[in-house]
This record gives sequence, C-alpha cells and structure tokens, in this order.
Amino acid sequence: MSDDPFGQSIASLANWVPPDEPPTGQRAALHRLAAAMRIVAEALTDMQADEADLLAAAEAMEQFGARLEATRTGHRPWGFAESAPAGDARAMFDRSPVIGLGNPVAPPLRMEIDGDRIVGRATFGAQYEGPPGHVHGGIIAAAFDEVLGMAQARTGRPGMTGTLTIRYRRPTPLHTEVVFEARVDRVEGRKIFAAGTLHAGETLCAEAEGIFISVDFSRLTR
Ligand SMILES: CCCCCCCCCC(=O)SCCNC(=O)CCNC(=O)[C@H](O)C(C)(C)COP(=O)(O)OP(=O)(O)OC[C@H]1O[C@@H](n2cnc3c(N)ncnc32)[C@H](O)[C@@H]1OP(=O)(O)O
Repeated sequence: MSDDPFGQSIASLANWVPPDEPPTGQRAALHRLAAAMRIVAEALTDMQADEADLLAAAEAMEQFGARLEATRTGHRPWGFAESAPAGDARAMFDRSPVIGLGNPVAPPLRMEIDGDRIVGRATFGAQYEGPPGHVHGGIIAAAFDEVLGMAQARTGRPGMTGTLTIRYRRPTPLHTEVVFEARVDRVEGRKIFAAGTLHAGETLCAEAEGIFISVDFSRLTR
C-alpha cells in the first residue's frame, strides 16, 4: 500500500477536510466555464429564443467544443469522480457529476463535515425538474449517494454502494436551498451502513439508507 498513491489517498480520506481557498488560474477558468454551461442548461428549459439565435449559439458551442476536444489527453489520473474514492480533493471537486465545480452536469452540491455528519447543500435549477416545480427523484438519489458515500468513506475503509434505499416523503422544491445530512450508523464486517435525510426548510423531503461494501479500490484501476 505504501507505494500505491491510490490506496494512500483513500486511506487519508478519513481525515479529509474540504479546502476553502478559492481556485486560481486554469482551474478557476474551468469552474467559470462550467458555471456558464449550467446557466445555458437551465435557460434551455424555458427560453423563448428564436431558431436563428439557437442555431448561432449551437454553432458557437460546437466550435468551442471542438477546440476543447482537440486538447484532450485521455489521461484520467484518478479514474473516479465520486468523493469517496477520488482522494485528491481537486479531482473530486472538479469532476464529480454531483459536487464537481468543473462539471456542468453537477448542481453542484456543496459538502461540509460537521463532526460525524456530512452536510450537503444544493439549490436545484429547472434542468433537474422531475414533477412540475420539483426535483427529479433520480437526481435526489445521486445526491444521497454522494453524501452517504462521503460519510462512509470517513470510516477509513470506504466501499462501493451496494444498496441505496430512498423514501421520498414530500416533493423537493426547485430553486430553494435544500440540505442533505448523512452519517454512518454501524459497520459489520465489510458492510458500512449509512443513513441520511433531505430537508427543505423544516420539511422532511426524503430519507435514505445505504449499504456500502468495503473494496480494494486499487483493483478497479487495473
Ligand atoms: C473508495 C470508496 C468509494 C465509495 C464511493 C461512494 C460514492 C458513490 C459510490 C458509487 O456510486 S459506486 C457505484 C455504484 N455501485 C456499484 O457499481 C457497485 C457494483 N457492485 C459491486 O461491485 C459488487 O457487487 C460489490 C463490491 C458491491 C460487492 O461485491 P463483493 O463480491 O465484494 O461482495 P461479496 O459478495 O463478497 O459480499 C460481501 C458482503 O457484502 C454483502 N453484499 C454484497 N453485495 C451487496 C449489495 N449489493 N448490497 C448489500 N450488501 C451486499 C454480502 O451479503 C456480504 O455480506 P456478509 O459479509 O454479511 O455475508
């Protein structure tokens, strides 16, 4: 394990604390671009632009896309995007589809550690709509997977999600800051049992239970 940076990073995750210094340079630019793409994604849900404007935007996006595509290396230093296995905070924050500031798909959820709890906050835009005016249930599941995944990772022997059970109690509103909380209930052998809640204000919108199975993540990279 000592010469395995992947394993070392996972092991050190138990003491990981989210960095609070603002990014600079290329990374800051990446975050800005991803934020702009989120604005586009949400605007597409109800914009009234005409065909010509949409075609002009599509052409510009295609051109920028081609420029970025040409710079791709195919290099995937960590192989994962989820918080629990990524280890390196930058890889984790930037690439995750849930918390990645460099990933326009991510809402993004913002996580913090509060004692033995993980707290995640997000404001979901219209691009995450399921029932009218409310958040899609699959998106809520993804967010729970992330916060429960981070909670279980802090045991120091993280696992993959084996079972994730969600009870949706009330519709979760769009355009409102909602709060996820997660903690580890118990560990039985390789099984880590985690549980969490989702609130919008005082309203309990959903509850989750997850069983994570500790694995040797270095095997997944080979
Ligand atoms: C570095 C940390 C990474 C954490 C990431 C967290 C954030 C997000 C995580 C994800 O989204 S991961 C992506 C979604 N999950 C997957 O793709 C997992 C796919 N499934 C597998 O790879 C395997 O089925 C798994 C590793 C979960 C289990 O396979 P194993 O062959 O290692 O398990 P095994 O059959 O030896 O069973 C070990 C124990 O776990 C139990 N178990 C196995 N699969 C289970 C399952 N799916 N749910 C609940 N329990 C399960 C099993 O009953 C047994 O319990 P006991 O020890 O009490 O007998």
